[in-house]
Amino acid sequence: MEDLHHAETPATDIPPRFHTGRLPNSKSGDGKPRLLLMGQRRSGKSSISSVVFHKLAPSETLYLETTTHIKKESMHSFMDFQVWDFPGHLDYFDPIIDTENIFQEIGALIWVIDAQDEYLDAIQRLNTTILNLHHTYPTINVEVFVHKVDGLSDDYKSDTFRDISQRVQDELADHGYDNAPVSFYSTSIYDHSIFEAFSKVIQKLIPQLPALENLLNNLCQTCRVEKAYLFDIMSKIYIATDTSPTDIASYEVCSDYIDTVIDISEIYGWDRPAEDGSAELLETGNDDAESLVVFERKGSHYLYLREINKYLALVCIMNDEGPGEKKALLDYDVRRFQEGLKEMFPRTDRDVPPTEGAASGQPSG
Ligand SMILES: Nc1nc2c(ncn2[C@@H]2O[C@H](COP(=O)(O)OP(=O)(O)OP(=O)(O)O)[C@@H](O)[C@H]2O)c(=O)[nH]1
Repeated sequence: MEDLHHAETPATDIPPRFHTGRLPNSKSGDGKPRLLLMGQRRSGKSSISSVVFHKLAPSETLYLETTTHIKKESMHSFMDFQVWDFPGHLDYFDPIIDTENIFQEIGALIWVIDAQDEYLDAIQRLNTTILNLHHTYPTINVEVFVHKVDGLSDDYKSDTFRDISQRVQDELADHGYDNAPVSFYSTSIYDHSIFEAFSKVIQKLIPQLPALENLLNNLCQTCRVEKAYLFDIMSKIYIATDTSPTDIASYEVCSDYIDTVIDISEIYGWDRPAEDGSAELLETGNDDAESLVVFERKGSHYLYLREINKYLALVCIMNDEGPGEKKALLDYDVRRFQEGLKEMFPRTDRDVPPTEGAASGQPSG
């Protein structure tokens, strides 16, 4: 991840070679989907972006200043995308604002609602935005984060969540927009829910997701893996998992494990050189980082982690005896998985067909 905390515009001139697919509403074709963080003042937009993409400790967000202008950041990871943080007071449909420029490359509109505050105004603004946009940009994913739920009791939390989602859908239906493509997530920066919500938002931008899930399902079946997550290492967003039911507890365990790996790799890690020895950014795939951890009782659950490439790591949860015995089979299947993934996400110059990719700045997937 690039740490461009105060960047006005994405300051990288690295072409978006790693993008996974072209956006349906992309006009300029720079191929970097945008995640727009919108919502009322003090709803928590900058905190979310700082915690998820800059590793800011949640308690430090208390000292964040109000955003006064659109803050654009470029993320360079397994796929390139941008995060635009909007000031809460901005009227997006003011004639002086170039709405086309804002919305044309959009991957997802994330609307943050403070669940601890009075939220009727926020809902009204959200609905006005959706209604204004849906004719011109019908493919926009609207993702509503019912945020700061950490301060609410369990009952109140689910009541608030239900009330907000119901009101949004009802008001849109009253304006003749039935079944609007709006998804809702209960989030807080003080637990893993914000990472889980972001995972789901990002997954919708990956056209190869069904194929990825298939690969993970196969892996789970052949190696009797209970749950497998493919993580973006730096952000701890999981870009895919197998299709068995997901529970937040297993995600938390895997995600904490990624933290440990990051800590260790900060001490012992190294930059992968390109095959021609030039730019460090071209990764060549690496299968050196691996780890197997047994936890709780012996023979109960254990975790298996393998670095898939510079950005991605596979973490599996397994539940049977003899992790050591099965390791050879798992290693073999994970290597196959790694090869499958390389074909799906061509990354090096050698992998990208000559007519696509870096030179044109077009997405390669
Ligand atoms: N309890 C709780 N507080 C949060 C959470 N997320 C953000 N906050 C707090 O909410 C306050 C406002 O957060 P900001 O991130 O500055 O809000 P913003 O939406 O960017 O505000 P503007 O820049 O004015 O548009 C800060 O004091 C944060 O610590 C959360 O999940 N739970």
